Amino acid sequence: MYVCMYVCIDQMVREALRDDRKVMMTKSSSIDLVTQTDQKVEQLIIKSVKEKFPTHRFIGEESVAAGEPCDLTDFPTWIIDPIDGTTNFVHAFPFVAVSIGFCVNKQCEFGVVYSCLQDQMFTARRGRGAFCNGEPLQVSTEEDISRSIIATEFGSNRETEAIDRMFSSLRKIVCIPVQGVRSAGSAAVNMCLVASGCVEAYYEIGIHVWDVAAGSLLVTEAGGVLMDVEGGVVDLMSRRIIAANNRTLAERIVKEIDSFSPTRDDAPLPKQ
Ligand SMILES: Nc1ncnc2c1ncn2[C@@H]1O[C@H](CO)[C@@H](O)[C@H]1OP(=O)(O)O
Ligand SMILES: [Mg+2]
Ligand SMILES: [Mg+2]
Repeated sequence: MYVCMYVCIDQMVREALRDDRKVMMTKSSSIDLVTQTDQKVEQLIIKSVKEKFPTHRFIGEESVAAGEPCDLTDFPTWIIDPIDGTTNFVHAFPFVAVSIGFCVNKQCEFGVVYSCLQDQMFTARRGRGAFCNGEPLQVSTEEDISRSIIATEFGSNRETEAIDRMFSSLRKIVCIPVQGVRSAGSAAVNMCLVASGCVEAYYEIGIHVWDVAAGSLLVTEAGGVLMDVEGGVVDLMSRRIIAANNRTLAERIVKEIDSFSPTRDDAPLPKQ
């Protein structure tokens, strides 16, 4: 099933990159894009998994956008971002990933991020390590943020207050100074870069659970840590995350972040 799904998705994304990168609609803002490929890939994944595991539950980015609930319960749940980096996809900017996390009792058991254009399959199983195309991954051993590269994104929220806080945090981090700041345009790819050891840490406020479910396990299984932007335990529904190579860097980033709290992914829908 998995090999077949992988071949179909790979083909679907590559063909669409060549022939059909049209924006179909927008979601939370005018720059939160959806294409037909986002929907087709998500439907394919859900259909394939349902055939084998009919009782399992799903949190899929495009299903939630269509009104499905976003509840993470103790039931086995697949958390899917069919295209992480849709803006990249539309522009053929080469970081486009499919992200699938699988949780039981609210704990991630395995995570897969497929970076389509690099043909890199990142996989992690709880307690069994993280891999890229079968090669084991290890986070960076750097302890000094001034010798680090930090990844972050601006997401799709352009409200003034959020932007001011994001820039204020970024300014402080740049001026530590760090050696570099990077944005792959895909939360999942940023987390794979942390797991691979080429970026020391990634932080963002505004991500969704489907952006980071699989990546979170990749980072921890590669030896890294997850932390809330205020320093507590990360909550995947809170839309805030620091994923770092070690606690020293994560705690250093906490000091520089002007935090805020977007509406949680599992917040009740407003009454009509
Ligand atoms: N205009 C935009 N620019 C960058 N990321 C965006 C974006 N709109 C939505 N996002 C989403 O925000 C995430 C975190 O930065 C990205 O991985 C991306 O996931 P998406 O492509 O699945 O929507
Ligand atoms: Mg995403
Ligand atoms: Mg997506």
